[in-house]
Amino acid sequence: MSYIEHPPAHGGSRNWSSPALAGAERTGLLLVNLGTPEGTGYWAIRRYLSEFLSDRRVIEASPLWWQPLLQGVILSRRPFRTGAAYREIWNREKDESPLRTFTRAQAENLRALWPEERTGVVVDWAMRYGRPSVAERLQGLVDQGCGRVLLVPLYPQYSATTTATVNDAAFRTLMRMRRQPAIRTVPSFPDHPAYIRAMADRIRASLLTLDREPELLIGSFHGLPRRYVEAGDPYPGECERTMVALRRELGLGAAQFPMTFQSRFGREPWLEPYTDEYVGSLAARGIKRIAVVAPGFLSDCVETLEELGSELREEFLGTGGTHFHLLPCLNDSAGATMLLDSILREELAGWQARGR
Ligand SMILES: C=CC1=C(C)c2cc3[nH]c(cc4nc(cc5[nH]c(cc1n2)c(C)c5CCC(=O)O)C(CCC(=O)O)=C4C)c(C)c3C=C
Ligand SMILES: [Fe+2]
Ligand SMILES: [Fe+2]
Repeated sequence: MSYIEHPPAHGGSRNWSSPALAGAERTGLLLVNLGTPEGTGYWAIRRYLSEFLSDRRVIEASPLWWQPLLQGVILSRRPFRTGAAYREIWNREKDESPLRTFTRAQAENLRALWPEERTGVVVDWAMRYGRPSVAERLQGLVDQGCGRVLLVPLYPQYSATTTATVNDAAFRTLMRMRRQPAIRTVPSFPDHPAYIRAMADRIRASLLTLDREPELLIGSFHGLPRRYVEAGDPYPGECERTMVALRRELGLGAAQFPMTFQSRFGREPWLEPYTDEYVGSLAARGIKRIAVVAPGFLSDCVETLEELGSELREEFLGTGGTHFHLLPCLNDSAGATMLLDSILREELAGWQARGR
């Protein structure tokens, strides 16, 4: 293994007490979300999907058969469909995906609350797939003199396919550093009071804007192959904890606020009930007005805006539904900032308890 040397940030290779080293008192905070293609064209989407679907945390299959299938059949077809979905929701003003816009906004809002000059905390953000990469931004924090880095995977519910792979990317970067920062990984927060409060407030406020009250509110989470859960992934239990806490906060029962799983990919069985099948059966049961919320996503993205906001809406209205509302994720709301602020306070308190 080669240990990469990084010159001090302000030059002078023999200056052992360079600003980069003297500033190692700073603490970095790295918010990490899933990923984003650089554009909506075939090759940009193909590069993104190739990186994403080559992650062995995401696709648990032998690369001996998976890579030929991925690079051959899947990546010659899927980018057309995925590209069309991204085109529908693309942030044209900034020429980027909404996930990137919101993740950056979350970092900027938190930075405004934690100015570096007064707090010594440097806030940044990265994407697990695509750019800015975890490696690039983690190195950036070290170069700015962060001797400690707090890593925040932006997933309220733990899954090896999301949380663990963010941690993997950070630790892989550390493997190439001679002088590593101390690192602290933030655990999932499926029923953290600040998360539940922010989500419940967001849901209540969104419901108040609707012309007619929905008969049913559905909590749709990203799905996962059942095989991963059988192998020990705790994800569905964490989704359940979120739903129990949200129902309690909103005063709703499971029949009024059921949980479903979306975004199935491939042929094997995933967590059920599937959002599309469940919603497709509602109008026949006399339920014509629904609202859908996606509590597992801190930011709106292709999976909420296109899959729920377009595809699912069409399906529901096409089967006899009359009113479909997709409620927004926390995005760049004050609730999102308060949630991240709570997490930051708790984690820093734990870290500093040793008495720096
Ligand atoms: C086996 C495939 C997949 C697993 C497992 C998986 C788990 C998983 N994903 C998220 C969150 C997001 N996924 C997003 C997009 C997306 N996910 C998959 C496949 C798996 N996800 C694909 C192929 C895609 C790309 C879109 C498509 O082609 O349909 C996104 C959106 C990213 C964006 O830029 O908008 C998010 C967010 C979670 C939380 C999760 C496991 C719990
Ligand atoms: Fe996904
Ligand atoms: Fe999807």
